[in-house]
Amino acid sequence: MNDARLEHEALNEALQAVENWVVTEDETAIARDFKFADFREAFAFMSECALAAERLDHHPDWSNSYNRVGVSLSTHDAGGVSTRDIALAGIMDEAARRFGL
Ligand SMILES: C[C@H](O)[C@H](O)[C@H]1CNC2=NC(N)=NC(=O)C2=N1
Repeated sequence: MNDARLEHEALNEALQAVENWVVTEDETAIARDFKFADFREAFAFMSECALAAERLDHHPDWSNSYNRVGVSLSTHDAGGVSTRDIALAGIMDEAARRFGL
């Protein structure tokens, strides 16, 4: 998989595949806030995504408060967003859909 930073145009094109994610002002990360029914579901989602992240060797910056999970994805080595972030975002979206989001 290509680790290069996606620049403005390529980034916007790639984001069409993960339309619930927003780009930060400086275009160095993509973010999404997930809201689940309760803490149990939020944490189950995080457990599932943590295993997927390990498999990809690509890890989210995230936080959890009760039923909310805030996620920021970026490729540190590339100094921005790469296709690895888009791929992980897609996997997280798919996991969230299984929780009815
Ligand atoms: C050595 C290892 O592959 C790197 O440190 C990986 C690990 N996980 C990572 N995760 C994320 N989100 N960005 C990275 O640049 C990154 N680098």
